[in-house]
Amino acid sequence: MTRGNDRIMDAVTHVPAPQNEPVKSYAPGSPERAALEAEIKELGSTSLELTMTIGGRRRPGGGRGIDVVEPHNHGHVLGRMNNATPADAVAAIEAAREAAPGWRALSFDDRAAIFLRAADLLSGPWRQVLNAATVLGQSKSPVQAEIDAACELIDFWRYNVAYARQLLSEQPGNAPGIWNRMEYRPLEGFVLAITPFNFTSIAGNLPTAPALLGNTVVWKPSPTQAFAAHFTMRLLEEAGLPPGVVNLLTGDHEAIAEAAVTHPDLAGIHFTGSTATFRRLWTEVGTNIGGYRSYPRLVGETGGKDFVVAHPSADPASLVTALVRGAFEYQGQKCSAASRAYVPRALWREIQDELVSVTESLTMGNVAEDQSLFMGAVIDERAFAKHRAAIERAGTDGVELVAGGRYDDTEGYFVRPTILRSDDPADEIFRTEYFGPILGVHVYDEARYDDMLTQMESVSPYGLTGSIMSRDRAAAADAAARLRFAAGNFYINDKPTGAVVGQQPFGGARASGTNDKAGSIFNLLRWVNPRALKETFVPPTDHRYPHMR
Ligand SMILES: NC(=O)c1ccc[n+]([C@@H]2O[C@H](COP(=O)([O-])OP(=O)(O)OC[C@H]3O[C@@H](n4cnc5c(N)ncnc54)[C@H](O)[C@@H]3O)[C@@H](O)[C@H]2O)c1
Ligand SMILES: N[C@@H](CCC=O)C(=O)O
Repeated sequence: MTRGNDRIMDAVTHVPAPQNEPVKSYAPGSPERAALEAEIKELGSTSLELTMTIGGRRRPGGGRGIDVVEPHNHGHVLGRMNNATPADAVAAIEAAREAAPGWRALSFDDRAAIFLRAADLLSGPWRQVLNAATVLGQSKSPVQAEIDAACELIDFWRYNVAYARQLLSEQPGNAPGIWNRMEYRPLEGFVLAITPFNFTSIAGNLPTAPALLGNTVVWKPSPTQAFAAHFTMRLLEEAGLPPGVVNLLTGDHEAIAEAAVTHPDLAGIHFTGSTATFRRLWTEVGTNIGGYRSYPRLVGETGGKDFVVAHPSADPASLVTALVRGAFEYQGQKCSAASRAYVPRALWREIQDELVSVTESLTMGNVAEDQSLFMGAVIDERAFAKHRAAIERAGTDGVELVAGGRYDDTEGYFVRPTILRSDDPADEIFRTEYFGPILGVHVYDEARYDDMLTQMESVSPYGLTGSIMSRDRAAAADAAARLRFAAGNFYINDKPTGAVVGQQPFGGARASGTNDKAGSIFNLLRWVNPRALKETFVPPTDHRYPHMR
């Protein structure tokens, strides 16, 4: 790797201006659909050894074996991995430590070029590899895979470079005879990236955003996203990421909790996942706070109970589409998914039949075999059991089943898109994150619109996404103001999912996270350790001030 004193370029460069990667359609007969089908066939027909990557070397974890299966066809094993042990975690931290001096000595442009190349590789020859891995391993339909594994990850890599350049350009002012500079050092120590199952792009962004700014990283993907994570690591290697900059640990979390979270060199945790896991990590860090070299940065984007509020003026057709797409795309397993809706009585009478009919018509099945399906299976047995329990409440506690309600785990973890209704706006269906295809509906009296808005604002502990559907401008403005702290991403006349990097920086507060807005300058700020330099051109030579003379 290049050392700092070997740099060859002294220039203030411009980075390429990012643009959002266009989403391909996957319509029947399209070349992308044929390419994806071929890649799914290829990746689905081999059972891979999903190794760790530590210091650029691939080897199996030292712990128990775990099968990685297709959620829609759980009898089919895509790959096998072993849990990382505490000794594996220590080896990954050591590899990150060894790689750090060379990586941070590389110029920003050289580091940025690696991620820009990764973005171009993903936009071209690697596109269907990551898409196919995401279809197979996470049960996404082709378009859901495309907006995640291809477009959002490409956008993260390209926009992060532009935002990082903007951050590095942020410089202080100068008094006469003085030159002040701000240097953006990486953190001292390693960053631990712990990533969720549901987005290949989030899994790829969490280790690479800190790396772009000169940090070295230990990355622990979710076991149920291990298949696509494996290919993301290979893609980064092909893009030229030097060994040890990102070190991939396989398996679940025991080794991480035992060896990495309490390590003195832990400089930060870049987490996305459930609120409970992030709180546990925060507690472990707090308990160990005297044991670190620095105060670890804790960045966590977590759960949600995302809402759609329909004002009496809402357009019925747009409302039905926002609810169906918002609640059921990717089986409701987006942190942004609509999982509670508030609909006025007259409008409910108008849309109920259509909403039920569209919901019942949604196609579901083996998304790797049939590219036309709307949805696949939920991620695993644990998720399936949780959704089944929520659905089985229907008919009790005043919860009415409006649509769906069927489930079957014979071949895959299939849960039909389900709508539950309750007249009690404090019911569990309006407070608990199920993270699946279950939408809770509360039908309110138009005369009680204000009360409804006040109650729903804080009935759940979360604050991630939400939307107001209204053709009345004043009502939309009023809801935006009154729900100001209820969502970090707020939508007017749209579903609450589908934030695009560079357009709707994503994240929420309250129990939904630290709201550092993934894929924005705010997130990148957390991975730098600024140093202010002051240079005095002609230093004083007399210690006395004028009043002393
Ligand atoms: N706010 C956001 O931007 C966002 C985005 C995606 C997902 N999410 C949230 O993620 C959740 C779903 O993802 P998930 O099921 O993968 O979450 P999860 O919390 O179960 O797992 C996330 C990661 O943490 C690891 N983990 C679990 N327990 C751990 C422990 N004790 N110590 C260390 N690591 C541990 C897992 O192995 C995985 O890698 C939902 O709550 C969803 O809302 C939030
Ligand atoms: N960009 C995605 C992020 C979802 C997270 O799970 C969305 O806004 O739906």
